[in-house]
Order: sequence, then C-alpha cells, then structure tokens
Amino acid sequence: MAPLDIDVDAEQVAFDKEVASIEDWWKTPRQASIKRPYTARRIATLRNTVREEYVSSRQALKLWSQFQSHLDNGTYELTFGATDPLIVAEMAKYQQTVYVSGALCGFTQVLEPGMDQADYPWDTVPKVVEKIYRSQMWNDRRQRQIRMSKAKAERAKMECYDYLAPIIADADMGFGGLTSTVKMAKLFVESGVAMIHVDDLASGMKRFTTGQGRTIVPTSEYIGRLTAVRMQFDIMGAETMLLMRTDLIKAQFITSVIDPCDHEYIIGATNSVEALSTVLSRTMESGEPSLKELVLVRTEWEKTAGLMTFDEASLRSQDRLSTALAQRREAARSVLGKEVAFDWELPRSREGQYLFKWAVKGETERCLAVAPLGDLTWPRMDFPGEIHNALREKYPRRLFCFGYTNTYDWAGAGFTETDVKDSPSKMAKQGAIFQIQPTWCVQGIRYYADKSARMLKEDGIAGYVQEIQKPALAVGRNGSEESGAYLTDAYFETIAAQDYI
Ligand SMILES: C[C@](O)(C(=O)O)[C@H](CC(=O)O)C(=O)O
Repeated sequence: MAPLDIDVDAEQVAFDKEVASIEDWWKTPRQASIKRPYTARRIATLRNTVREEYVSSRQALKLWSQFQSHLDNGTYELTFGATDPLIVAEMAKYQQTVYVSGALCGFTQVLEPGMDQADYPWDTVPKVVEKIYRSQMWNDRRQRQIRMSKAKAERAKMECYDYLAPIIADADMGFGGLTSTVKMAKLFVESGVAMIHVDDLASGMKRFTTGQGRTIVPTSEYIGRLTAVRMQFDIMGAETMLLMRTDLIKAQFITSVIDPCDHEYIIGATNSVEALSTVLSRTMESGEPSLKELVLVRTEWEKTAGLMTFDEASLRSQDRLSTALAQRREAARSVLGKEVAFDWELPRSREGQYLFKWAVKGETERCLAVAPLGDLTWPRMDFPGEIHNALREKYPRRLFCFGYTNTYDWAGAGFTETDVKDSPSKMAKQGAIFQIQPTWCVQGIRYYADKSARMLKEDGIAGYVQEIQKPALAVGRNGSEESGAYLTDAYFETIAAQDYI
C-alpha cells in the first residue's frame, strides 16, 4: 500500500477546523455546564479522521430535554430496571425512560448468575442495552407499518406510543483501570445508551448489598474515572449523558490515602497497639477461625485501639477542607504544643484498605468535587435532601437521580401511606427529576410469575383463559401485532407480492 500523498497545510486547516467545532459544541446549552480538564485540541488529536454519528447522541438529547422540562415544571420521571424487550415495550406506554440495572443483568443476563457484585463481564450491560435498543427500533417499525396501512380516519383512533425511550444504564465502577473504563464508555455509546452512571466503589470490592465492607476509592481516582468517560464521549463527539453516583454514605473503607481531600475522614489508631492485620494473621495461623471469630477478634482489637479521625484526636474543628494529614498534624502541634498520637496504618484491613468514617459532609464534598464533570448527581442514600440543597446552592440547575430499593422499610422509617405517595414529588422538588426502582423485576416479575405459575398448576388451562387470555384479548392483545406478524407480512408483500396474489 502506497503512503498517502498528504498536503500538510490542508491537514492543518482541517484539524484546526475540527478543534473549533469541538469548542463550539462545548458551548451548546447541553454541554455548557460541563467543565473539562483538557482542551478541545487534545481531544481532536485523539479522534478518528472520519466522524461517526451515534444513536446515543440523539437519545441523550431527548433525555436531556425531558429532564430540563421536568426541572422547569417541578415534575419527575419514575421508571424501573428491565432487561427484557417485552417488558420494555409495555413500559413505553407509561414511562419516558428505561433503566438497565447491573444487578438485574448479573442475575439474569449472564452465563453464571450471581449477586450484585459487579463481577459479570464488562460488556454485559452494554450488550443488554443494545438488545433493548434494537427491540425498541423494531417496535417503532412495527407500529409505523401497521399505522400506515390504515386510513387516516382509522389511524386517528389508534393508540400510538413512543417506543424509543432513552435508556439509562448501570456502568458500575467502570470495570477496572482507566483503559477498561474508556472501552466500556465507547461500547455504551455504540449500544445506543442515553446515559450511564459511574460510581466511586472499589473495583472487585462491591459488597454493600450485604451491608459489609463497602469500599470506596479516593476522590482523585473517582475524578479520573469520570474524566475517562467524559474524554471518551468527547472523542466520539457523543452527547451521551453521565450520571455520577457516589457511595460514600455507609462506606467502611477507602482503598488509599493518596488524596488529601479524603484525609479528614480516615480513621487511625490513637493508642499504641499492634497492627490489626498482624493480629488477624496470627488468628488465621492459629487454626481455621470462622468468620464470626474473626469479626470478634477485630471488634476486640477495635476496643483497644482508640479509633478516631485525626481531627477528633486533636479536638480540632473540621473546617480544613482538603488539608493533608501532614498540615493537620502541624496545625495541631502548634496549638496543642505536643504531637497528636494518630496512626492510620494500624487499622488497615488485611487487603490493605484504610478505615473510613463516612459523613454527609464528606459525601457533599465529593459530589461537589465531581459535579462539573457530569450531568446528574446521585448521592446513594435514603435522605439526600441536605446534599441536594448544598449542590443546588452552587449549581442551581443541578439534576439529581434517586433510587428506591427493594427492601426499604417505609413504615419503619416513619412514612405514612400518604407520605409514600407524595415521596416522588417531594424528591422532585429537591431536584431529583430522575427516579428509579432499579431492581423492580427481581420482586415484580417473580411475584407475577409465581401467581401465574400457581394458577396454571391449580386451575389448569381454564385459569389461563380466565385470568390472562380473556383480559389480554379484551385490550387488543391477540399476540399477532406484538409479535410483528403484520410487519413480516409486509416484507413478504414487498419482496414478492405477485406470489401471494
Ligand atoms: C442500581 C444498582 O446498582 C443496580 O445494580 O441496579 C443497585 C440496585 C440496588 O441494590 O437496589 C444499587 O443501587 O447499587
């Protein structure tokens, strides 16, 4: 292959034009609130020489304007997680969006199912998104064909739905290092997703479903992840939205103390004790301790260690945002006239994580630190109002996501039935214009499947006829429209009409 005969002047002109077009794009209303740590020129150098258009951009712009109008009107979108095209098609009548949950994918869309540990293959969720998007397009074609086969008068009486609901998907913690995150973001854009969410949990350590050992990464690492996603979107010129989820609330560990922003919340030992990992290793070597025994050893050790943050140890007010431990020590020494005993190495876990003291303040700081990189914020907690307010003070048009969980004890938390009913609109007033029940299917589908299976067992086919077939037919569900039979006939007619006449 002969090398191209390049006119470098023309190449430079085209390149500079591309840089200018990226700069202009970043000034559009959809992009203007995002602050990048890199230049348009740098992004241009990372692009292909040809441009591709992505469905994801169209769907993201649609989602963006839906959200803007919810924000303006104090309304909200409440949707649920689904992985099945049949369910998604039904949702189109009532929901504006579809959510694809990582947990649900891990339960149902993989060869080896498992708990919500984000341990499924990295391309699992993008593939499910693509499957759903293709099914949406098919439903859209199916509906158009059947409509356009009718006269206007008849069409006016037919129901018509927007099957192309923007898809929002769970990208967990980005699945590994930054290059994995970049590849994942690319695949999501190519799958047709409108928005993904990325969290600050540690890869391979998502354990919060059982309430044990939730581990987050340093603020700086989280910023790196989000920047990787944003960079990939920019390289592709995609409008794809980024929802930034933070899991700091109830976090027990942090993987490293590299970022001074986190130092205020790292717990150390203030007594002179052996390192916890040494004590635990000794216990492990002494036989085959049960998990319960190990927890006991740990609890006993904690009682002797005088665990607290540095500020608690030095009785200093916690207003030194982002101050590194070294400066905190220096400040405490100059006020107290002595060294404060504090060692954050001693309580480290056997895996090396540092002990972390979660706080609403820390969560607020983290949400604020990353806000300019993304489009929506999701502090994952039950009552995020205070954090929403803090963010809205700085970014008045900030958009938020809120997630409802399967096991939340509404009554136990003091909600009356009216409170539960009002909850989504109250959340919307706090800026949570996007609300999800991510794993509804785990409860809902199983609940209805159980009912249906039991009915078939107990009442035989008569039960099905009475409970499902009759009511379904009564609302026009004869199966042939939903299965695309008319569309297939239309193909046959188009290809070889003469054979059928
Ligand atoms: C959103 C979520 O990540 C999911 O995988 O669906 C879960 C859902 C849940 O556990 O309720 C999560 O919030 O971590």
